[in-house]
Amino acid sequence: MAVVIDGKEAAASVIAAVTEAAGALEKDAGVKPGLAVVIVGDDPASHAYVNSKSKMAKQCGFNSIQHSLPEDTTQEDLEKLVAELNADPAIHGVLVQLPLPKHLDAEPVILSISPGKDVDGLHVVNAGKIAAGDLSTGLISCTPAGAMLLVNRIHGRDLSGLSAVVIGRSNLFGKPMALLLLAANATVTMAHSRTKDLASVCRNADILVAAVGRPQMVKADWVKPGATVIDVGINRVPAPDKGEGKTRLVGDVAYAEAAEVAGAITPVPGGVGPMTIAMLMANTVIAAYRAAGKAAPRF
Ligand SMILES: Nc1nc2c(c(=O)[nH]1)N[C@@H](CN(C=O)c1ccc(C(=O)N[C@@H](CCC(=O)O)C(=O)O)cc1)CN2
Repeated sequence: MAVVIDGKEAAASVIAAVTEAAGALEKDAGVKPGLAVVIVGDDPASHAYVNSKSKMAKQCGFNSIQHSLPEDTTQEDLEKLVAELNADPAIHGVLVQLPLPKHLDAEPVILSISPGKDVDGLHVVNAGKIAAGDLSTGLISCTPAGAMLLVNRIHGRDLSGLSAVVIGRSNLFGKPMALLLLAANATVTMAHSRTKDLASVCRNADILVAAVGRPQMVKADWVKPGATVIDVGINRVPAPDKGEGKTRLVGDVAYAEAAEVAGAITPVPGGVGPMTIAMLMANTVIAAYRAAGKAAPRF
């Protein structure tokens, strides 16, 4: 049976370190990290994530601000709000919750965030720094940064000699994750929906990372015995056993059967998910240290 990689516990230790770093910055430089979270529309899941972010920011000792905009917000108004937050010296991190309502284009909104305040790490300047192998002067996208910390818990920081397969090629996760694994010296393959014989590609992986958005797609016979499996999927599926209309959360990996083969595996829930919010707090405190002209902590 695989070791279960506990994302809640890992996230709690990041949050403890962030809280300590925030306290030290306020004491030494009189700067309280400030996080502004912007949400547009009424999507209940997005509101739940944003509320968790605002609550966690307060818990870390940050100045936490939430802007909830109506569904019919225009592109211009959203970008105007981002410009105001960019100019506000009390705000060190700006985040726009995704997805946006269909009439809005996320890309120009992300590009309108100052790269130094882009605590989601999605601006092309921050993405480009990772691509160039610079992991120390930009801000790294939260979910891949969190997934890497979980990989490091099993394998350490140097992945020399290990093969890694990332299934999924999104800008939000797959591409930055592959680059982080490469920067740690893993031999990386990016697989996706057009990959031929995906199962056999995955079976070569010492580290298998699934981010496909398809419930339980990765089966036990896709997993190399002893491999580390990182499941980034968050899929809500019907759970008739819990009652009519009830749902449960599952990942992109068929967890119970994959855990019989893997050496280590992240659960869903309680794996990569909690790391996303912890790394957002880490990026905010890093941005605040840099704005104060101080050397930023590493997490
Ligand atoms: N601007 C952004 N938008 C979105 C991001 C993001 O990183 N930046 N990621 C996702 C949603 N998300 C954060 O925003 C997020 C998703 C899931 C979790 C999490 O902790 N999941 C739990 C389960 C929660 C549940 O019960 O529903 C887990 O996996 O254990 C945190 C954050 C899309 N949008």
